[in-house]
Amino acid sequence: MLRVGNVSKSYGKSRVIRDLSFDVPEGQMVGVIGRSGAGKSTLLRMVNRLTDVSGGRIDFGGQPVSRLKGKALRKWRGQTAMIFQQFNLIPRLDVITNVLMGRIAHHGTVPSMFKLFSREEKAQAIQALEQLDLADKALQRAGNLSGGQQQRVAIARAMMQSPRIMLADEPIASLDPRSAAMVMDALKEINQSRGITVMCNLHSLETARQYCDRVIGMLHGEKVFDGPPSQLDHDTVQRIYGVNDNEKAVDETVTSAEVWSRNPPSAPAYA
Ligand SMILES: Nc1ncnc2c1ncn2[C@@H]1O[C@H](COP(=O)(O)OP(=O)(O)OP(=O)(O)O)[C@@H](O)[C@H]1O
Repeated sequence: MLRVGNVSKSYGKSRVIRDLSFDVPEGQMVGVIGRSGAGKSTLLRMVNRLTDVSGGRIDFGGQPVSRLKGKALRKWRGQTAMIFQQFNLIPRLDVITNVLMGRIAHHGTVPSMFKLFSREEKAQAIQALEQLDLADKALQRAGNLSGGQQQRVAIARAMMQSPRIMLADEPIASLDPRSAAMVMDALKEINQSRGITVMCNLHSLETARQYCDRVIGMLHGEKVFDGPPSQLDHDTVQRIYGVNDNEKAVDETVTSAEVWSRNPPSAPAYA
């Protein structure tokens, strides 16, 4: 269970997350939605400790995540797999070596070359690529793959971490619809077959409805919705995206960018 308890976050004098609380049971797939600047990335970054909370606490399985230090913190980071919009592969290396990089946190030292990974790890990497329908690309240079293929390589690398939670920050924002569907299918498959908790920041409400068991809606750093996608009615959606009645209705396929371009958020959200 992931427990976010009364968490706040400030950058300087600007408070970007305020009094945020929710629990995520193990194995749930949660979509986090909200307009640009709502605090979605900050939330994921606090969970994997790329950034620290300013107040409140985050726990996972009884472990005080937001207070971990040193070795325990490194171990936690190894157990949280992060998927980014821009894939973050090493383009000049081949696909299988990129996937094996997911094991680095499990080695005491950096096994800089392919040879230093064990036979079992290599077999596991091939298996992950097979699951993502990429086994035939194993020896290709990662940088030569399409965006959707690169994101699936990033997911295979994440699987190699044997993570306890997957945190995906707008994983499909730069992909065409077909590639986006393949990436979301892969995340859902991992969530269901391995029971790994997935938290996914999504740009498109339509995708959140389609793939997530639960949706958390954020507005100006506060949780304004938390429930199953079926409860996301018109008024709730308008509220999450901060749209006034006299503005045009929300486009569910490109929601955060669409709303942002029409009506950019005032920054900072809170002083
Ligand atoms: N390192 C930082 N320093 C200062 N302010 C920051 C920093 N990171 C984020 N912010 C601010 O915090 C607020 C929340 O940003 P965050 O990236 O979490 O929003 P988001 O909902 O993920 O937006 P997007 O959908 O555009 O990625 C924004 O006002 C942003 O400008």
